[in-house]
Amino acid sequence: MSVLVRVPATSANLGPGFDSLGLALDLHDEVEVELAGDDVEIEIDGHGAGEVDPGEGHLIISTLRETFDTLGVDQPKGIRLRCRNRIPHARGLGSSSAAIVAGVLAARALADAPGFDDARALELAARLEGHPDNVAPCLYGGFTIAYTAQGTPKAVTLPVHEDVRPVVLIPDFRLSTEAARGLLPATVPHAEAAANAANAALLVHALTRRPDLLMTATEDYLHQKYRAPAMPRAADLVERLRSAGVPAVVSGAGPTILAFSTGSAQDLIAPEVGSDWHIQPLNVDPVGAFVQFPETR
Ligand SMILES: Nc1ncnc2c1ncn2[C@@H]1O[C@H](COP(=O)(O)OP(=O)(O)OP(=O)(O)O)[C@@H](O)[C@H]1O
Ligand SMILES: N[C@@H](CCO)C(=O)O
Repeated sequence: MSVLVRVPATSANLGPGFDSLGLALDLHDEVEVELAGDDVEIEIDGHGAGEVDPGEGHLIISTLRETFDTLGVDQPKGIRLRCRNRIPHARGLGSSSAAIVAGVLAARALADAPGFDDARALELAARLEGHPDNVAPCLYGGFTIAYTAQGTPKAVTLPVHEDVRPVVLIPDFRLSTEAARGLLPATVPHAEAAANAANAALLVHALTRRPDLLMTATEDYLHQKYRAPAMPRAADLVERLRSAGVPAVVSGAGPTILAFSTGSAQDLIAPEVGSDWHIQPLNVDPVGAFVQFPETR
């Protein structure tokens, strides 16, 4: 019995939307999960090959097991994973959320548990990831606002204006989300929190209706400056792009940069970016994760 799950990369925060706003991007991992044999067997094509845990400690395997437990079904003995990984790891493009969403959705499909709906899948994936802003767009696609109601992670999706064209600038160096979160202060000045709240609200309007407001709307006060010492080249490039008129932010916990190439901004990006950054224009993925059984392929 097997299932194929396709999961998108995501860019979280988008500037002032720390731990809340996120965008699904047209760059995908594909994971085939088969319940067979007596052992865990993992084949990886692409990112993470030769690096990630090859057994029970693999993030998709641990997520599958956690989800089977949550669903109250017996643990399978043997699991075969075939991963086609196109999302780079530890770069701020939501690779860990993609792996977690793939594991949760594959386990739900294999256990035939339709009562475990997307809201519950989001809740479990957000708990496993530790924050909801990548798992929400990964699961639902598009532009999402993740929030917490009575302790439960939830999300809404909004349509993105057609002139919003994301471009990611991926460096050759990495930064783990855990390390980047360790740099955040326990408190921030009230005036900066207020300015951040205004920009996060404005950003929702800018992404859905008024892309011309993206420069102001992407200004963040909660995380980027505190993390800059861990990624000085990314921080410097964000500043240069913004000075050149390109709305640019750190993608997720970095060090990838997300730029919005609205209007003429596309032409302004390349001259600011050195050859050690990979420039990749990406469409917004409006669909999010999806699951196929072999007979429907
Ligand atoms: N497809 C995968 N298979 C197995 N492990 C993975 C996979 N994707 C990510 N991981 C694990 O997650 C780590 C990266 O997670 P991390 O949260 O640091 O960064 P990210 O998710 O790529 O970026 P961000 O959270 O900032 O968007 C990898 O080093 C690896 O251990
Ligand atoms: N909101 C998270 C996103 C990580 O992808 C952070 O910035 O730590």
